[in-house]
Amino acid sequence: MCLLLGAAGVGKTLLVKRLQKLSARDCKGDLGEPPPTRPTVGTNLTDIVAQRKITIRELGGCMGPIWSSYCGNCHSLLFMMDASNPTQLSASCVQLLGLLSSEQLAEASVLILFNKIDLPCYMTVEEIKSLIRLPDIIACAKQNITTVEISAREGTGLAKVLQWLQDEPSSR
Ligand SMILES: Nc1nc2c(ncn2[C@@H]2O[C@H](COP(=O)(O)OP(=O)(O)OP(=O)(O)O)[C@@H](O)[C@H]2O)c(=O)[nH]1
Ligand SMILES: [Mg+2]
Repeated sequence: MCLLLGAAGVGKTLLVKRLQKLSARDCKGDLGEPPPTRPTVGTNLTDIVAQRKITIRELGGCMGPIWSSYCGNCHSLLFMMDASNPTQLSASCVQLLGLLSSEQLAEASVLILFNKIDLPCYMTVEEIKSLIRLPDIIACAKQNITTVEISAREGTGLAKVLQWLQDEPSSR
């Protein structure tokens, strides 16, 4: 089981829908128009079947205060940030630090997704890294942390996310 967390509206539900489409046999790489999404109130379980089945549990951003109660049997974590929203970044960083220091996620592999890079105002990963001091966070964390820039809307970087999930045995 892989946990997908991040603040409200960062694009978690769209990502899951896009990954599901991308991994479908008849996709041929054309994702088409982005499907509509609604804010997730509660939790959203999705199976992605590619080379093997991967179950992703998205928790709505509005569930932030109780995310930790779902960390129990999760061994991989997708944490999403909105690269086009600098005002949300510090709050997201605090949430990320909380998760990384949780005992339950000490063994987890972590992929940090910087989403919405299709928007003209997006911050590059280098800008975000220096703003939230990501190299320090990664150096101090117990987990193995990888980062990727994506656009769930346009499909940019999604093949890398799928590959990470495939290569990550604990997301089973
Ligand atoms: N431009 C752009 N918009 C995006 C992208 N990803 C998601 N969105 C839009 O952002 C809005 C929120 O997306 P959701 O996937 O519902 O966000 P969420 O993280 O699931 O939100 P909660 O369920 O409330 O926690 C929707 O209008 C999406 O179409 C992206 O990469 N680029
Ligand atoms: Mg959602």
